[in-house]
Amino acid sequence: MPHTAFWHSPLISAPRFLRPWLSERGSLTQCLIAHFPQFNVRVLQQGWQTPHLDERAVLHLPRRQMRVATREVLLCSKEKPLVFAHSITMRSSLRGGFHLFGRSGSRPLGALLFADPTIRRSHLSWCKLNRRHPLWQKAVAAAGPQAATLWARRSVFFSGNDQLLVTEVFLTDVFTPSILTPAASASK
Ligand SMILES: C=C(O[C@@H]1C=C(C(=O)O)C=C[C@H]1O)C(=O)O
Repeated sequence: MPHTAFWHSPLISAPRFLRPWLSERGSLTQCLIAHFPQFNVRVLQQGWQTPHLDERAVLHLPRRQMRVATREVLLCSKEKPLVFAHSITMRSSLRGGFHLFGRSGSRPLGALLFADPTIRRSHLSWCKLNRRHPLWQKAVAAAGPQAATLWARRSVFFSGNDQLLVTEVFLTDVFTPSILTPAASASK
């Protein structure tokens, strides 16, 4: 039975030290750069995948839409993975508002998204992923063993009628109480 997740967890249920990171509406990339040395993006996959069960409704994917453009990366400090990010969009968006999605390379997607004032962002949703969720499994496969549950957030970026769903999984042993909260930043 494919696993879905409950993306309506209240922020208050997340660990206190993680809440500012989960709720930051500015660029997560910029927050990571401000708090960790030698930030870099390790591209894991840029291609086509079948959307997860709990993604189909968010992008209103038609039942026949079996593949979406997908980008999966690790946001790292030096060699240390910080965040596993998974972004998907429909094929039609690649010819429209997210035509640069497939050409971001090792540049953080946020550099493109937050540079365009016409791109808007939805509210943030949060979820405590457990080991059955495909994103937990991908994060562990890419970044090594993690806690049995990982906190993730997701939101939709809008460019005209095109939508890009961005999900970020925070890797546990990096975000500890000793890490300062993200600097205040302009909201989208
Ligand atoms: C949306 C942003 O871009 C970040 C970079 C990503 C990438 O390079 O694929 C994906 C998600 C984000 O963590 C951001 O910086 O907030």
